[in-house]
Amino acid sequence: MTDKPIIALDFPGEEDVFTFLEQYNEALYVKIGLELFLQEGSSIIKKIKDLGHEIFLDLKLHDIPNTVKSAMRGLARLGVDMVNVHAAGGSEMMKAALEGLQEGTPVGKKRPLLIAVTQLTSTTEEEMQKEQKIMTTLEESVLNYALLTKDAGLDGVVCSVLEAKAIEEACGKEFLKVTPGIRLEGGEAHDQKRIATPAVAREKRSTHIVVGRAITQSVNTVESYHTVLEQWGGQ
Ligand SMILES: O=c1ccn([C@@H]2O[C@H](COP(=O)(O)O)[C@@H](O)[C@H]2O)c(=O)[nH]1
Repeated sequence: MTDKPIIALDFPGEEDVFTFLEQYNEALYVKIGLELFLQEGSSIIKKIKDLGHEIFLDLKLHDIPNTVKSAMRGLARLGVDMVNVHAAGGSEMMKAALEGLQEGTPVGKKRPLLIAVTQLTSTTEEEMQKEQKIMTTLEESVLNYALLTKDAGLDGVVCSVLEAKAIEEACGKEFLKVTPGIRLEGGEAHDQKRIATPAVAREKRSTHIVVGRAITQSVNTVESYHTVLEQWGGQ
């Protein structure tokens, strides 16, 4: 388990990001997603790193193996702590992603952790069956992707809290279960379908929680962060 919740910096640009970050007097673990990365490019990574924060770069790559491998080779040089792909890209693609990361990591530096998205936390079982034509339970589909991911040699998966315990049983304690879809008690779900509180995430064996709007759109973001941190049991 990682003690810091990962804050999703889903902001339109760096001005909002630094206004948000300057409220904190502590080192954070933050997530940069497509919105911010496409707007600001890779330069924002160094600026956030220079402030002492850890970074999960959430680009969810999904393409043919050769393309993903080359992209990962480049991402490895950015100095981020964690990156990801979609497990639906398949074993060959995931292995290629890992090779690219290993090749691109500068000598003497730690390779970024590599995890794979199973079923997005905004997906319900009904949608999965109707639209993706996967005729199993959602948990079985997530477990299938988790096992493929583990066999491909990756460090863990993105899943919801609801599947974390089953993944721990199938893939072991060391295998990362990074869980978005986190809400404080009574908080609005927005577009998320498989949600849980930080306390339940801890109980159900998530190793990391990802929290966006419950912190970034709250009235007092620092207070909300500390409420999440306390419920999650971190320091
Ligand atoms: O399955 C997934 C994969 C990634 N995410 C990302 O996590 C955050 C969650 O934001 P909230 O505001 O806390 O809902 C967001 O950046 C997503 O892109 C996810 O939610 N589910």
